Amino acid sequence: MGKSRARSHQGPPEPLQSEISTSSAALKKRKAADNDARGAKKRKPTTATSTKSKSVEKKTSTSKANGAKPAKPVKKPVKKAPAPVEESEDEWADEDTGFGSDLDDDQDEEMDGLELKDDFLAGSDMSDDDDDDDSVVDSDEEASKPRHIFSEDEGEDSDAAAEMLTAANIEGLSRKLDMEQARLDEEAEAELKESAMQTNIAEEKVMILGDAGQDEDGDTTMQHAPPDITLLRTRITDTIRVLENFSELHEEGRSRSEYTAALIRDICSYYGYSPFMAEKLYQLFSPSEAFSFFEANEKQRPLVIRTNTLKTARRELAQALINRGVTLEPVGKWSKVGLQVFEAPVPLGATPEYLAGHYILQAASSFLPVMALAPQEHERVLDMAAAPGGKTTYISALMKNTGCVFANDPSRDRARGLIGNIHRMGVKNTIVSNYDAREFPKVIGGFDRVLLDAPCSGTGVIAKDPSVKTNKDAKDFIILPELQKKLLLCAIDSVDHTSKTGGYIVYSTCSVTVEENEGVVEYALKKRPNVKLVDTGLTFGKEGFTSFRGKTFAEKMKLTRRYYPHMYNVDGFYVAKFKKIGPSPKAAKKDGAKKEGEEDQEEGPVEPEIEFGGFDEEADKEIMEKAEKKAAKKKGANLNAKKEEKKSVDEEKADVEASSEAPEAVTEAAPATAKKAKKSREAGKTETAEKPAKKKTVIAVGEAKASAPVTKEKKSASKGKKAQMEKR
Ligand SMILES: C[S@@+](CC[C@H](N)C(=O)[O-])C[C@H]1O[C@@H](n2cnc3c(N)ncnc32)[C@H](O)[C@@H]1O
Repeated sequence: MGKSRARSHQGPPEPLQSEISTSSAALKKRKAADNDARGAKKRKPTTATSTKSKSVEKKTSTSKANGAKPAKPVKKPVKKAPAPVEESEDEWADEDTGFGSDLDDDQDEEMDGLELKDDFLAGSDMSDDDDDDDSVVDSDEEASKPRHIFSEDEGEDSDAAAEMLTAANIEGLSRKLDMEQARLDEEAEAELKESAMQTNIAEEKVMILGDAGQDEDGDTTMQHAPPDITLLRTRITDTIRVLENFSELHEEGRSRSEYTAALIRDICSYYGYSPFMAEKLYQLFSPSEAFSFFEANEKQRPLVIRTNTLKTARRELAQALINRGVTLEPVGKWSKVGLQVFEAPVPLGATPEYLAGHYILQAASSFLPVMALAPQEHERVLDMAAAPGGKTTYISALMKNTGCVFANDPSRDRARGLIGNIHRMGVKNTIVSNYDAREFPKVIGGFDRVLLDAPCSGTGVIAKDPSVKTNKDAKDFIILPELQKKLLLCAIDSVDHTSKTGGYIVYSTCSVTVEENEGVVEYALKKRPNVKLVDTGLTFGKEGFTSFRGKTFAEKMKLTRRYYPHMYNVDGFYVAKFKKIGPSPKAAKKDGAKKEGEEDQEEGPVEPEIEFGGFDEEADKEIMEKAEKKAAKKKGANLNAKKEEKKSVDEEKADVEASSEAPEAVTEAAPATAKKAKKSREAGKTETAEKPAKKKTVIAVGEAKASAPVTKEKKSASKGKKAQMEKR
């Protein structure tokens, strides 16, 4: 486990200080406040080079961006996230962000963190009902009010065994932290001395742009290349200081855009972004917040596991892992199933508990869309882009393996991982399919809830996949939103607006760009007036933009939620929740006539009047009855076979007994009965043996009982797909 990850508590990293100072004293203070930077090695300026794209959903990576050292955020009045409602227990008092404090801040806080562990293990109640969340109500009326999905009742009497385990856990962590602290202190001292020697810039007006010349395009250029990385960093913070107090601090004759251009160039050099990506991400924030964001992307997010409540309870899992030397604690009061891992002497992807499906490695932010979806028992849920299944398996766990989850992903390779997770975690209510989700609802529709965790650029997970810094360009932010818009319309059209318990759609991405988030949601609101945005039920997270760089979005966009690594120490994420309030429009006009100002977007399939394969209770009932009869018949055949076999064995026994009286009879009688037994066994086998699987467009997993009538349209729509599947 990477150092920064291991030591990083699930909480907001320290943001940028408003008085950015370059004096050695201030630098010293800054360094003392940031443990993450202390052990870091000096980094070299980087240039934007293209690297091979990695999957944004891959498991945790320990690689650091271009060998970058985790840089030091400068202090600013700490912005706290809104406190989750209904948090009253003392042991969680330092978690007013909902994610806990930063373990790295100082030793005291480390000890606070340890006390949390103690309280958690001694007093938590992690019964099978952990996932019951009565406070989440998906009614229209309540949708407009914030709901308290983070309240959790974990208070119960301590038990001695848990305390002992906790003590062992604390001791191990303390020792390790002490040793690391000493080493970091030593390194910090050395780095401070070096920086003090190099830092010699005035406290007040700083000459950042200096005698900047012009390049051949007429852009202002730095006169000198940064002499070294410390000064480059200093210049970044100084430029931010000027931009945040421009009237007082800017140099005569220099414009804001000159400073901004210089800053973006420095960001590219220091963090290794392409100019396009640096600018795109910079635009989302104020200069100081952008700095915090870029800094946070240099640091791994905390390692989190999600308890599989289908198989165990969180406390049991925690104890089992502590017994293996793992140091951990609950991820925060907002989740009943997450555990943050600080140290693990064993590979977490290979413990007996992992192999038995008691947990899954899952980023904390990835819990959020499922919590917003709030699937209910016995519902029919579609997970449109499901692989590798972190969210699917969470959905099934919340539904307690009831109802039916359609887990779809067009990537066959990724679907393997999905199926693996489904089996490992004991999920039995899921059917895996392999469609391009733009084929829904023609494949099947009429769902109570749909989750669209859309394919995206991954700008929220740069810490995991630094290739995003350089491998995206302008066309990606046209192509991806186009796909996302189509998928979202299909998600909406796949929901049954008359669902008694649901009628909800959750759209999420692990990207922070507006094009992939508010832009997509706004488009869907325009194209589908039969949906409205509702509260996500997530009581933390920044509100979605209602305007951005001259574009205005629906006021209700405030109900959507943005998550940033620098704010909550989670992957960047976006979550929007819709309620479907009426049927989707009938087939869109096919004449291609476009209204003035209408975007040149192809619409996703609309909800044709029951042309798609919606759920049909009656047809389902019939099919289920047939299946049950078949199963009963199979059982009967087995029973008959067993009866036959037993009869043969009894006869054999009788023969043997008889043979003790007449030994010469054995040789004849035994083969005869054995033959009989074999024959009856074979008969049983033949009857119970599985018939060759029929050609299917779905890969059935588990024991989910769901079916859909195959309509003419469905047949033709999926013909090509079927052929593909058959080949496979
Ligand atoms: C962000 S990942 C999903 C992660 C998944 N929800 C989880 O929690 O494990 C996006 C997924 O979208 C899938 N995808 C890409 N294009 C798609 C399409 N046209 N229809 C459906 N899924 C698509 C990708 O294969 C990828 O697995």
